[in-house]
Amino acid sequence: MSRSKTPPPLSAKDPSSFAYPTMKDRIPVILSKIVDHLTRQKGVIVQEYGGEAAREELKALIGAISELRHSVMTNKPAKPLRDSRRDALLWNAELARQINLKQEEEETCSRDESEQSLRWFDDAWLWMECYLYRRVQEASLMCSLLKGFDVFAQQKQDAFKSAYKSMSQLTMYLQEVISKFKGQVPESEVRECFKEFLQVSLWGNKCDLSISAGQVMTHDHNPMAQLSLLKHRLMVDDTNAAYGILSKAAEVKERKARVDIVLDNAGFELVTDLCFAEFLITSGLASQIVFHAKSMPWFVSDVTLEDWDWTLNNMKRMNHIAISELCQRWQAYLQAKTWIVEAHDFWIMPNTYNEMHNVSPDLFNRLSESDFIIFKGDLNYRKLVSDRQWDPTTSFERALRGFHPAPLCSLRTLKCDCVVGLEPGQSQAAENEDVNWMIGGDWAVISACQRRDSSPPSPDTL
Ligand SMILES: O=P(O)(O)OC[C@@]1(O)O[C@H](CO)[C@@H](O)[C@@H]1O
Ligand SMILES: [Mn+2]
Repeated sequence: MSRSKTPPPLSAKDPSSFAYPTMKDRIPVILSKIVDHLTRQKGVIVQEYGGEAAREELKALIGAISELRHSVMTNKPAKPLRDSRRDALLWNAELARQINLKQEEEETCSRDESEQSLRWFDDAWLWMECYLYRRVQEASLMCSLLKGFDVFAQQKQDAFKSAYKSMSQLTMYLQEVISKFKGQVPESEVRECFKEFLQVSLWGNKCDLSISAGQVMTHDHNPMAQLSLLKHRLMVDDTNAAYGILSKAAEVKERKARVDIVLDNAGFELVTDLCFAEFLITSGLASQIVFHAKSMPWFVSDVTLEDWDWTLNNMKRMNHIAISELCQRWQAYLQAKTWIVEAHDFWIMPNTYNEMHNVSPDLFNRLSESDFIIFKGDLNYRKLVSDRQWDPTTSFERALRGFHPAPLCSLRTLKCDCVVGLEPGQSQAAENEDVNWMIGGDWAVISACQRRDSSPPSPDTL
């Protein structure tokens, strides 16, 4: 069977794509919120970061974010990064590579400067959006007192605090499960609990601040009770395949399986991921979990190593028995290396995952040691399937374009207009029920692929 040709990437040049309102409206709002936050917090920041000298830097930081916002809104060309962070050279080489590819595609040898660059509304949405968040970081990296300031920290912390009720219910339930698993548990019950915690982690992905442009979601529901109501919105459900991969690895490796979780958002989603990881250890489905966080603030709410520490420290201080007991348990896991948290720079590059083998072979090899990789969220899904406008009935494996470091699955609520692995007619049925089914975060997929290839993808997968 001939392989379907790889379609073009999503781009804001297509006004019918969610890329367009993202570039036109959502990103300017996200940047305005940063300026508003920095302006409102000026007194606190100046005091905390060194007085009058910080005031000048803060002014420059606000100016840089405002200039970036103007650049997006007036579709200016992408510029090389000016900061000296370790990834800047790789980013600028990647920018040059993309410009060359664009010129080859356009087969123009135009000497016109405007043709020798990438623009917000002309080029690949994924590339430009990653570049946007890296430019936000550049603004703080150009400072000295405010160097590396996390302009999204407040939003992530507010989101965490608003999720107390859901966290309380989820952790109390987890404590009950941990007690139950002290004794013998029938396999059917292991499978049922796996499904429950996997789906709580999946739906925890609805809480992402970049889609809501910073609006914090309310949490007044019991996460477990919600699962049955959400079942209808689960369009691809490879839970059984995922369970099969894991239970087989646990058996073959005599309960010494390693699971990698590529994290997405801080706040409640991180807590659901920690609870899911606890269940994997408690049930014996995994003996080690490697968590992959971001090495800089990313897409508003993605988890940085600082967010990880802040979350555990705040959970430990909560006056809540289940939460504080679990926190102590998790800190012991981190001490014993039962849990490891890492942050490779590849996760903050614009590359799609079929390029990982070439761009960051060390990370590809690290992931190849895993028995099962769980990718959380929409941005990871977009990078897994190269943010292409696939026919929705294209198989998930085809869309991976040769990315098979280990068996993997994606737990994703749909927040952008690319999806694969659907049955014929399924996208139309969803469209009839909810016109925003691809972008609202109310529909989801659990997509698994059990292939493992250590070789780089062959050209025909590209
Ligand atoms: O990875 P998450 O946090 O689930 O979602 C992030 C994201 O999907 O939200 C926006 C929706 O278009 C995009 O800018 C970005 O890809
Ligand atoms: Mn995210």
